[in-house]
Amino acid sequence: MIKTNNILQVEHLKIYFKTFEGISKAVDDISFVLKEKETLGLVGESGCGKTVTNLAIMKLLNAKSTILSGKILYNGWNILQAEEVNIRKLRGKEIGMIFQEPMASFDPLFTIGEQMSEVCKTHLKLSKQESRIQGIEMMKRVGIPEPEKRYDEYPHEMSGGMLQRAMIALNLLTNPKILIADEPTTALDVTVQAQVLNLMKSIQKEFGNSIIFITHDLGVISEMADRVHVMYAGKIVEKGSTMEIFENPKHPYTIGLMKSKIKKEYKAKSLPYIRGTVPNPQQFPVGCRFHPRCEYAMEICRESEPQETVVNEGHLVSCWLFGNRGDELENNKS
Ligand SMILES: Nc1ncnc2c1ncn2[C@@H]1O[C@H](COP(=O)(O)OP(=O)(O)OP(=O)(O)O)[C@@H](O)[C@H]1O
Repeated sequence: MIKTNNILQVEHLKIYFKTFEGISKAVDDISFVLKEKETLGLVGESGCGKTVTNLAIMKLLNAKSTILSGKILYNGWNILQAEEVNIRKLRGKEIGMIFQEPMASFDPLFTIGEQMSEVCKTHLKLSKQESRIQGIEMMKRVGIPEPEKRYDEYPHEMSGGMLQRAMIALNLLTNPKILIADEPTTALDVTVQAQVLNLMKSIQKEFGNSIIFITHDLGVISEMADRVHVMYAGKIVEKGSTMEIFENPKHPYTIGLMKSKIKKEYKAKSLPYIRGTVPNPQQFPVGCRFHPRCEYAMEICRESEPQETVVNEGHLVSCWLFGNRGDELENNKS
């Protein structure tokens, strides 16, 4: 097996928000690594903490209303402790971010070219003319037709798909080691979605960056990710290679997500959704946070939090069933 290095290490990360209703434990002690040149998929229902995890990596959370603890190590350097001046060098240059809404990611008052030029000036110290050459070249590489003309257009003059390509081009100008893609295709129509996903795959091959890919869409995850982490209520409940997670899911929540995906593909009338909803982060249930929705919940699940258990190499699950009632679950999976 080829040994790969970790490019990012998240250790015991907690993200708590101070709200009028009390402390909201959006992310509550998660640890994971991002390896060189891999795509790591973060998947889970809305509100489980995927986006705020990545905002913490970029140090984009409001310091006044957020309580952060743990470590986010990049090149051995803890991002959470870093000075703003160093973080500015990291954002955009070392770590890029592609959001769901490309229109919201660009400033509507400046042309695409002006925004690319700003990145080139800040991070690469290029002149306006050099930036133009680089920008147009990058737009060409991500498949934007007539890049010379597009370079001088405003964001509203481009379609959603083209704008997302432009956002990818803008991010690639500095060749960041890490790209964070937060639901990058959710706002696009299905054909354009597939084109953008293919583009991201080919870019990763060419540029060799690591990608954290956030989505609630398991179909997209199975296409894009090398490894998958399943999040539920501020915790990572299952980790594994994409193949392991899809072929051998263990956590009842992961299995529920899988069942919903399959039924959706077969256009069933009703989705076998997981009963109930994600709990409020101000009042997580005691014990396993999934227990009120879990058909296998036992006494212990209501009392204490399960720890990570190794299923096999690289596959970990946080569920009391393992080493206990796992076989019963196995039989009911199909
Ligand atoms: N600034 C904030 N103040 C208080 N609570 C917040 C804040 N930002 C996010 N949250 C809460 O943190 C939790 C996690 O949110 P997050 O956006 O990370 O979820 P997500 O898994 O990315 O879902 P989605 O797919 O809907 O974006 C949610 O309960 C959300 O309401």
